Amino acid sequence: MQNENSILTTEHLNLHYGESHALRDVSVSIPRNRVTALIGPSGCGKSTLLRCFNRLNDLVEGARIDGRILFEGGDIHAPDCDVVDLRKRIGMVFQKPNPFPSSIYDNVAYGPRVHGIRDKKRLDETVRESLESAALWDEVADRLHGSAMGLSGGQQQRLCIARTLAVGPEIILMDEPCSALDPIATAKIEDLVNDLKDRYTVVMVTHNMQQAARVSDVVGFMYLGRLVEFGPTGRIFESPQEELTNNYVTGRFG
Ligand SMILES: Nc1ncnc2c1ncn2[C@@H]1O[C@H](COP(=O)(O)OP(=O)(O)OP(=O)(O)O)[C@@H](O)[C@H]1O
Repeated sequence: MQNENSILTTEHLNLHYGESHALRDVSVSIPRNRVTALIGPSGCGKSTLLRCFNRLNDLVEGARIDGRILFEGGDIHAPDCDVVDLRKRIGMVFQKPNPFPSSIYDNVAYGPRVHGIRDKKRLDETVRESLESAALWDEVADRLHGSAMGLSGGQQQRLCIARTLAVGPEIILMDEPCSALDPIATAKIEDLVNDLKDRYTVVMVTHNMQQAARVSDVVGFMYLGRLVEFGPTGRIFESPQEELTNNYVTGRFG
């Protein structure tokens, strides 16, 4: 059930890739303005679940979904759901930073331009605000028209976050956003995620349990396509209710 504090809800969600059953009866409510971390051993379905939230699995041949996903109460698979608008409202940041091979400015301005914004002043403002929100402005303000490919990996990932923010999303999905970054760049992204939750809802897949413990308010533990346990981060790590969760968070498998 969707309650007023949840922004996104799945009901009995199942996903098959051909014969392979990747998500099994997942029912979850993602809380608004919180950071939710999805954890679990490799192949348990974390990225698949994340990709369901903005219908990225539509692009995977052979992927079949049953069950419902409600975003602000509306069914994202309803015939009248505009997928372009859905992906504007639910943005995604990937594991490897993937800036376009163009300028820093054009990377951030890309989304607003696609959505019809042409006014230079408005674009300039959006680019600045998005880079500020992504904690990158101070590092790039003097080279906005330089190539994005000249940035460090951590800067590129913050640029990708700025690019996502530029179209005004409500939810930001992050699929292991720090796995290609060093500890200093990782710490910057974690600080940023903490700041973002004032204005956005964040759902993050992570392999790193310390990271989940540091940045998230809520944790979902997945195993073999099932959501085994979902609850406040402190409870999941300190007193999980399921033995499987306990085994995983105490490092007994995975
Ligand atoms: N495009 C695809 N086609 C077929 N099977 C897929 C596809 N993507 C994922 N799978 C399978 O679905 C299952 C769940 O994969 P998924 O990537 O969601 O897991 P994960 O928990 O995110 O794993 P990891 O932590 O290793 O990234 C795995 O068995 C995987 O092999």
